[in-house]
Amino acid sequence: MLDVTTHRSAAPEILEVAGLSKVYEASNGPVEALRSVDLTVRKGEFICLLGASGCGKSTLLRIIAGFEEATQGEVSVYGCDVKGPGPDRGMVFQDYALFPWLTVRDNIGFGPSHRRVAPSEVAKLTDKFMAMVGLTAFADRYPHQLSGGMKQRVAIARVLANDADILLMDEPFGALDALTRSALQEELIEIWRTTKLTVIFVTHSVEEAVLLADRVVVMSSSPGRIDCQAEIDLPRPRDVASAEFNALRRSITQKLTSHVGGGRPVAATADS
Ligand SMILES: Nc1ncnc2c1ncn2[C@@H]1O[C@H](COP(=O)(O)OP(=O)(O)OP(=O)(O)O)[C@@H](O)[C@H]1O
Repeated sequence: MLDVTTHRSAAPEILEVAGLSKVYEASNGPVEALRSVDLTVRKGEFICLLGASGCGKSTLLRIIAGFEEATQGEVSVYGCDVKGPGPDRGMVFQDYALFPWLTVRDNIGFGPSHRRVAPSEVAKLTDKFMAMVGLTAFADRYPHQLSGGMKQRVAIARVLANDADILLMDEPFGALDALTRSALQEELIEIWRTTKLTVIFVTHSVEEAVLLADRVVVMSSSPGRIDCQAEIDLPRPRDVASAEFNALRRSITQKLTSHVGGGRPVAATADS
């Protein structure tokens, strides 16, 4: 089940990470956040990056997003080297990163307006994605008037309205309560099925990874590397109580705990 190197899907590979290393120059010396990371992602795949705190998940995601430069190696999307942020990649952060002075409608429409899309088209796109995330009734509210789950729905709709092909999500549900998180996980899968987006989703939670992913990429720390990958071929919607789900959860948890600090417990969780 683990250490899978072949993919069942025949979808084209649209994102390639090759020989990626990242060293941060910190005040107390260099920090090797990533070493020799190789990863290929197919169109429409849902990938979860899973690993203990500090293993470089966010660094890898930020380099893919173009927010951070690699020390060595390359990221390419549709064969073009990533040299900075681009409209083909949209990022959703744990802390939402909405514009507090804009309403729900204007936050979602910000990207297309900025790209000088015609106002009537911006309105159409905004309406479509507000409806997709269930926020039509809240169009004129400001971020401070929304719950955490609603803010994260706005953040997702904002990326969708930008017409990104690749949705990069950095622990997007980490700050939410269990019920809201579960609702948003279901909504995200529905959005992913509808839009056929490619998703790279960072999480600490083995359960969340097995629930969402087509493929779980397990990272190890110090330096951050890809330790192994697991194809998750469970049918959707997935039943977290099923024997198959739990077998996968156990084997991935064992993998996580076996290599970090010689078996010491890690800050990645087997449940959400
Ligand atoms: N700007 C920075 N300067 C120096 N070191 C950094 C910087 N950003 C990250 N690091 C270090 O790089 C390593 C990887 O960090 P990163 O945030 O990518 O890990 P992570 O797996 O996403 O962690 P978490 O799950 O806790 O968010 C850590 O040791 C971290 O302290």
